[in-house]
Amino acid sequence: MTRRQDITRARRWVVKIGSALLTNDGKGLDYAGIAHWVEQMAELRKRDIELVLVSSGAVAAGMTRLGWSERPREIHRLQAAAAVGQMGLIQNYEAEFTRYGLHTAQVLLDHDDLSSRERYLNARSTLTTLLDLGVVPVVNENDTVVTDEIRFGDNDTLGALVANLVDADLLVIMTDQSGMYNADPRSNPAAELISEMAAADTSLDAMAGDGGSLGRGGMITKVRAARVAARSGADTIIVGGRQDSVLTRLASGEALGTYLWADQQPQAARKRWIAGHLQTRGTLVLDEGAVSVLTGKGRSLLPVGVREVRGDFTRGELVICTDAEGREVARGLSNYHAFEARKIIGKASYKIGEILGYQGEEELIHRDNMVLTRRL
Ligand SMILES: Nc1ncnc2c1ncn2[C@@H]1O[C@H](COP(=O)(O)OP(=O)(O)O)[C@@H](O)[C@H]1O
Ligand SMILES: N[C@@H](CCC(=O)OP(=O)(O)O)C(=O)O
Repeated sequence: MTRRQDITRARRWVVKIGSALLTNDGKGLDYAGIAHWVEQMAELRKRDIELVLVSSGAVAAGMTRLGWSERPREIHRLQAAAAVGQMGLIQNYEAEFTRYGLHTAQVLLDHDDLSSRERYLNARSTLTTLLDLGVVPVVNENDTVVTDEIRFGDNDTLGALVANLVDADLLVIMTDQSGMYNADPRSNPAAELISEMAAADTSLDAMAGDGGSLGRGGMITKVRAARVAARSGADTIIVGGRQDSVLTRLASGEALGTYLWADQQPQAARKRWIAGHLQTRGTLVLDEGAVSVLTGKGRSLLPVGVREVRGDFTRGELVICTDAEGREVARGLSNYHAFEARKIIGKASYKIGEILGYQGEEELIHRDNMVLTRRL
């Protein structure tokens, strides 16, 4: 079995549609293209594949709405165009998905959202809840507050960070070329399509070039994105979005585009990522029952099993869990600030709403965000 066949088992995809493709190489939004991609995504939903869409195109759509024929050079005008265009972009996706009875949700993120622990958990719970509800989130960079993406034309990194965030199995980067070639096919007609490689393979860098002119991320951002996606175990496919039924054909196992595989399983990779955070901010002292269900059954940590909270931490920060003798049992990302945790420990989870005035997660640390450091 080749590794590519893993794709047919991928249940959670992040699909990134790049500017070059979406705007027909800078000539306004490609509405027919959007209709066709949405039709395919609706088909994937029917096959029970969960989808997060990361779509560029806000600047292009805004330029059309504002009647600008030339892409402005000033960043603030690009930001303004993105703010105007995001409305049109999202309106279009919503109208198309509605034809198939699917709801969409607009999610605007920036990199800081994903590097701050608290925002990370918030973004993660919003997105995973949307997925549980069967909604297709449509993500773009929040161009009003950050300018990296419109400066460098790179929503690829955002796609990869979203793949990390939702523990996606697969990141599909749709672009204007059929995939990644061993040289830029625009300037090298003899360039050959790469079928598959490990995302970590460093020989990819030279083939991807340096990204070229301002406003075009090019292939190097896609290769880097594949490596970021691989950190949480997601494989990446770089593929030409203009090929007929490209997404559904990929889902059926057809070998299209360039497949860049991750070399670790999603769950293991995520846990390694958590374990790799050196700074711990506090300690939760567990009772015997909690120690035994965590270590023996791999359960989440509920407030009821915690006897004491030490230190000062915020939601999303890494805390150590110990037994009553102070021996470390596990570590993980806390769903609550320390001052909140102090109020809810020893209490049943259904009381959290009454105690804190809002109903947060029922776990103090979810098992997905926890690494066991001692097993029974
Ligand atoms: N090795 C390569 N294989 C394919 N395309 C390449 C390669 N190196 C550079 N490119 C360029 O990357 C472009 C796609 O990147 P970009 O314009 O940033 O797309 P998007 O907007 O979809 O992210 C292609 O049109 C191509 O000219
Ligand atoms: N966020 C911006 C631009 C991002 C962008 O162009 O990225 P990419 O699709 O990787 O070339 C937009 O929606 O127009």
